[in-house]
Amino acid sequence: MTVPQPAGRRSLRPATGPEVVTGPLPEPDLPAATAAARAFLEALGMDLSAPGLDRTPDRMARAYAEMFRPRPFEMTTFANDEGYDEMVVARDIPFTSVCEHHLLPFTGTATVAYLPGGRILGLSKLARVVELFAKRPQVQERMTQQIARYLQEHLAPRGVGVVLSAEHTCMTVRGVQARGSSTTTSALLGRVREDARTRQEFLALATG
Ligand SMILES: Nc1nc2c(ncn2[C@@H]2O[C@H](COP(=O)(O)OP(=O)(O)OP(=O)(O)O)[C@@H](O)[C@H]2O)c(=O)[nH]1
Ligand SMILES: [Zn+2]
Repeated sequence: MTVPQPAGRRSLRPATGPEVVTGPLPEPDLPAATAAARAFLEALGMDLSAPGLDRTPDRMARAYAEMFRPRPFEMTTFANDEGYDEMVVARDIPFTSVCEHHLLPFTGTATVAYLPGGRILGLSKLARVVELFAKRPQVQERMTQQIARYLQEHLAPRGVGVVLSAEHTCMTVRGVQARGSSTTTSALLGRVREDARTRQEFLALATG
């Protein structure tokens, strides 16, 4: 079977090397974030001179900064010289994101698959792309679609499938307190969406 080349004949490996991908947020201003965390905790009635709490505003600022900063990476692709045309599936990639409504973490796993076209992706990059979209204020549905669309755009595969399953602490440790509940979302593109057999194969792999 002939494997089609990426659409638009756009080179996926420019002469300057693979693209270095970073997150969307600027460098954090940690002193300002620390002062704001101090004011926030004091407004909630906390005595920050108590043992163990004196450095908490600083830790809190750094902890949130870390949750909003994916590690930079290179989106390395290789020519699909052997014409590999079956699905590539990375299962159970762990991630932690932060819900944009409460800024509380949601944690879970991602299963990411693609049907190669003219290029294949360095395997670790599937997990890197998950982290890229996890480390920002999110809703799970958007994160799922962003991962799928990013791969479609940067790899031009024949199809992409993404399934995320996560526990949202904003609905387990507070609010409705539905402990043990989890949420599953999916995004399917190209042949993984349109071809019934491929779709079934992916969903069986992702949820089985
Ligand atoms: N669709 C979607 N909703 C989310 C996600 N993360 C959190 N939420 C929901 O966002 C909603 C925000 O609802 P609000 O009524 O504005 O906030 P709230 O008063 O704190 O709501 P409760 O959590 O019900 O106490 C809640 O229902 C959350 O469960 C997500 O990834 N996707
Ligand atoms: Zn929330």
